[in-house]
Amino acid sequence: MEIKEDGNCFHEVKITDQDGLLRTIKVPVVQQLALNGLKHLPDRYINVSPDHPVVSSSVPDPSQTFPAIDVAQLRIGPGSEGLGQAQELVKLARVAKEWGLFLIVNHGIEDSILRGVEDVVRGFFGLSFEEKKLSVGTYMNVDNTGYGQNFVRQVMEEYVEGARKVCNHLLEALAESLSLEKHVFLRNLDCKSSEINVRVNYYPQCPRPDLSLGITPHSDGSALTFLMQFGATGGLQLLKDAKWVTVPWPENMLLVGVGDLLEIMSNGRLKSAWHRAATNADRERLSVALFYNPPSEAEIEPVKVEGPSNESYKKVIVGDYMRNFYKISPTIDKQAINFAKI
Ligand SMILES: O=C(O)CCC(=O)C(=O)O
Ligand SMILES: [Fe+2]
Repeated sequence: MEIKEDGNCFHEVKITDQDGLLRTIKVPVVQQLALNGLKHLPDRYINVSPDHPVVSSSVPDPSQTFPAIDVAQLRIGPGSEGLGQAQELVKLARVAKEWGLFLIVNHGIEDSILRGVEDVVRGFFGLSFEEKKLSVGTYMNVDNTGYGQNFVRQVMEEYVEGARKVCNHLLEALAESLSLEKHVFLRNLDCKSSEINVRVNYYPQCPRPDLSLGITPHSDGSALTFLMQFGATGGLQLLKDAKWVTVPWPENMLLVGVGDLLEIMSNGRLKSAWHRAATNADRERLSVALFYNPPSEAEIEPVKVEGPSNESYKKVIVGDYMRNFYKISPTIDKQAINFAKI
C-alpha cells in the first residue's frame, strides 16, 4: 500500500522483525525521490560494500565473448541444416555454462509486441503517484514495494505467450546441448499450470551510482528468466569468476537467465546466475523480467544418468523451495540453493 505524507510518497510495507512481530514500515518511493531532483543519496540506499565493489557500467571487457543464440537455428530439424543446429547447441551449452545467461535472436516474438510492452510499461511509470498506487499489489502474501495488479495484463499476455514458446524450445535445446534427453527439463513445465510471473523494474537516475544498487545480488528462483530492458544498457551485472562484470547486453535484445530451479533439475550442470542491477547517473532504465516456473505443487528432481550417481541436489517441491527462497533472501552470497543440496 502507498501513502502520501508531508508531500512525500511512501510505500507502507509489512515486515516481520527479529522478534517475530509484524511491523509496518514506511519506505520512500524511489521514483518520486528521483522526480523531486534528489541531489544526495539517503543512507538507506547505500548498499555497495567492499565485497561487492561497483564496476563501471561502460562497455564490458572485449575479451569476454558473449555470443547470441539463434533460436531459429535451434529449431531446425534433421537434414542438411542439422549442422547449424548442432553448432548452435554447442554454443548454447558453452555460453549457458560460462555465464548462466544468454542473449537470443530470431526468437519469433514480433517487434510490435515488444514495443507494445515497452509502451505500456513506460506509460505506467509516467503516471502520477496517485494513479500508480491504485495498482499496488501483493506477492507471496507479502506487501510488496511494487505495483502488482492488472496494469499491463492485456498487452503482456501476447508477450508472455510468445516468451513461453521460446522458453519451451530453449529448455529442450538446453537439455540436448548437455547430451540429456530432450524433455528432461520441459516435462516439469509443460502443462497449463506452469507459472510465469512478471516483474517490472524501474531504475531512476541515481545521484551516486557508485554507492547504490538498483537490485542487490541475487539468483532468480525460476527455471528460466526471460528479460527485456529499455532506456539504458549496462545495468545488469553478473558475478563471473569471482568478479562483478557488466553483462554485454545491447538494449534491443532479449536475454535469458538460468534460475535456481534449472540448476537443481540439471543437477548443477547449469548454474543459476548470481546477478545484480546497477544504477545510472544520467539515464533511467527499465527491465521486464518473466520468471518461468513449474507449478508450485510440482516436485522437481535432478536429472538421473546411467552409472554411479554423482547427485549433489535432491528432490524439492517447487512451492517449498520458493517459500525458503523468499524467507532467506536477500543474502550476501548464493545461499537459497543450499535448500536443495544433499
Ligand atoms: O534489471 C535487470 O536487468 C535485472 C532484473 C532482475 O534481476 C530481476 O528482476 O530479478
Ligand atoms: Fe534477477
